[in-house]
Amino acid sequence: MTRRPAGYPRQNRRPAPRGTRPDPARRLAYEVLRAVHDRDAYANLVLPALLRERGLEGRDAAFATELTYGTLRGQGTYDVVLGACVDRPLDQVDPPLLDLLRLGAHQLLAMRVPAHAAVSATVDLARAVTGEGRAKFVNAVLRRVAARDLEGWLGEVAPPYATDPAGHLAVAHAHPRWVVNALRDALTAAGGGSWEETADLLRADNLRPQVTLVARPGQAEVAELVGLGAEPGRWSPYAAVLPEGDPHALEPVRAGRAAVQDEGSQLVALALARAPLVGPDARWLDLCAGPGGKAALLAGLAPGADLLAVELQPHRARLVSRALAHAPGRHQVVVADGRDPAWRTGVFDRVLLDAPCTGLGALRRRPEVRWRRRPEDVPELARLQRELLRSALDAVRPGGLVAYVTCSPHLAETRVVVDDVLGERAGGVAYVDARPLFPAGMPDLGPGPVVQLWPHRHGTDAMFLALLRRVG
Ligand SMILES: C[S@@+](CC[C@H](N)C(=O)[O-])C[C@H]1O[C@@H](n2cnc3c(N)ncnc32)[C@H](O)[C@@H]1O
Repeated sequence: MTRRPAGYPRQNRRPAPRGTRPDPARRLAYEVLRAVHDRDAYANLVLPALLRERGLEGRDAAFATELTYGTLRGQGTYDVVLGACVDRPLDQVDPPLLDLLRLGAHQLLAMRVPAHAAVSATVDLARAVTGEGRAKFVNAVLRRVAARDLEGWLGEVAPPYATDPAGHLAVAHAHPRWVVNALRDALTAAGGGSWEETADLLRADNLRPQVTLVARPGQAEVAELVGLGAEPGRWSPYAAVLPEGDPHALEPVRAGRAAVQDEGSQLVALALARAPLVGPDARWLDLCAGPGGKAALLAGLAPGADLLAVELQPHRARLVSRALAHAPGRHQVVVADGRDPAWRTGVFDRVLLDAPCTGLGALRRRPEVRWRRRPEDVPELARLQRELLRSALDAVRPGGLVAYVTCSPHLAETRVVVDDVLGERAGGVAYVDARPLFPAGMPDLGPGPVVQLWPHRHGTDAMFLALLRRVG
């Protein structure tokens, strides 16, 4: 049995005696943070693998998960607080030491861990992973952090909301300032954009997302997932929400008949599949298919059509093949650059371009992305997105449909890309209003013709969809 971490609910809350071995949950969270910061790993991949490897289950696993994700989400806030408690610039603090301080700050400022337990357990961990001298430094800094609660610290270190709302929200809700501004611009284009709504979005980004499953059409039913403890999804007829537990413990998920897939991701694929089309409807293309979530859904929605799934990265193409393994209909996976067609032009009836993007719409599930991305990534991605969109429009037949999708709401990756490429085609491509293709009663879809979904409005990732018809 694993030892329960200090400060964990319903446990012995006495501070760990000096020299005690660090508890396994905190040590695991620390190792995930190191992997994220040292080798650009994704927490949502490393954490479950380490939990399995160490045999951490139940409350210990929940504690390690909250510690890891909470620390990654709150990093921007904690760094500003730590900056006020450390006698040198934070970029001069050794990265492992900084991760220990962030873990301690999260326990002190955002978890119900008593201060003495948060400090002593983090100092134990520091002693084990960095040595006695540095453990003393961690102890001294965390005692300074413990002097105020989060609200007290925000009053001290965040710019005043009245004079610098973006700066205030950036510190209070732990998003880089450039991301706060980009999200606000995108909300404005979607018919909102007050600072209050921006704050709602930032708050929603920091909530633990529900695990949403897709019952892959032709392979599983929502009712089957409901029978296994899930609840029907809010919007997609194929979605089910798992309130607790490991989705991979469910047989339909292990068998690939169901999968983890955000409802927003399901809805954009459904919109493309449902859009009215005149003429043949037999050839579908997914131009950026890896790891295959939308390809598997499309295959199930179009059992009568041939689906060609294209992916640049061989290892991701293998994931697409796995996702499509038991899907109905005819499908083929090819490793290719979507900008360099290995197919005839003008022959596809429906094309999905789910373009590589910053991922700023999926911060609930990948909290570290906000710190990893830089504003200078955006123009480079936007160039690739334009090239792929030109290729998608070349691939579709006259009258056929292209769905341009991103899991980022950043305007430079969404509307600007589409408007620019449409401008080049001088009337050869037209927008289709995508709003009627979303579930009846789904609110706040914006002024159209594109649809931007939002975590705080719809409970989905911030997926963007522009539906286009080739007219010439
Ligand atoms: C947003 S993801 C697609 C997600 C996928 N549609 C799903 O639902 O599972 C974008 C994918 O595009 C791939 N990609 C990037 N550049 C590409 C290119 N030039 N041609 C084809 N695929 C590319 C990436 O490797 C990545 O797997």
